[in-house]
Amino acid sequence: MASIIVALDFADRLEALQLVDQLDPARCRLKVGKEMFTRFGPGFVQALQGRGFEVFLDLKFHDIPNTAAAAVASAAELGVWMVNVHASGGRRMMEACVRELENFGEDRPFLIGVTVLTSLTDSELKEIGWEEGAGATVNRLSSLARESGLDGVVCSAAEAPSLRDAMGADFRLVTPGIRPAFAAQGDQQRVMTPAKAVAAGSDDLVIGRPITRAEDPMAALVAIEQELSESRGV
Ligand SMILES: O=C(O)c1cc(=O)[nH]c(=O)n1[C@@H]1O[C@H](COP(=O)(O)O)[C@@H](O)[C@H]1O
Repeated sequence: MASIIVALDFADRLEALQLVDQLDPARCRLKVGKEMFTRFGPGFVQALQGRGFEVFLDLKFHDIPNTAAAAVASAAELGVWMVNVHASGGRRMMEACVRELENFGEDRPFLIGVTVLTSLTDSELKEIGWEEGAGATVNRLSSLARESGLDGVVCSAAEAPSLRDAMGADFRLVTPGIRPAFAAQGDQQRVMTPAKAVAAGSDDLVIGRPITRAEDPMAALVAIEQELSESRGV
């Protein structure tokens, strides 16, 4: 069964922890991104780990190889479950990160590459000089990430079927931009429902506001789990 990663994007630490305390660490993982890490630092990650949650540290590192590798090592020292870098940082940057993580043996976090952000449309990609459009760019960056030794990529679920075919079963596909029927699309562009995302080949569903802003977050999580079980015919 695909795992659910709840994206914590809160300006207030207490509000985030009140939400977290309604969730069950046996049923989801948590993602800490730039906003919360910048405000509250490693201590916040440790507070989540102390509550039994595995943490995806989503800082999307993108820098020269030496700096990116040192940042990834710092994440590994923090004991996170998963960390990510922009695949567009290039082969040498990704290889340097993979080498650095080898020092952590079996305990190393999963290293995932960000391909094309799910908020970007093809016309916006053209503006930044990525003329091929989302699908082809995601395929190209995913191949580069796999060749560089990464464990998988972040992509939209729309791109998952062709990636699953091209990259094989072992390559992890982490998909944000998930919108259950009951939730608003917000600023996301390339969205899909949880069941369709799993059918498309997604391993990990990153879901933020549809759970964190729900009146009853645990009920929203259960509704999503139910949708997933029903779609598997369980
Ligand atoms: O790396 C990510 O997690 C990520 C990549 C991407 O392409 N799109 C994307 O939305 N995300 C993250 O996934 C989460 C989605 O949150 P919601 O839109 O609230 O479900 C946010 O924390 C984003 O930072």
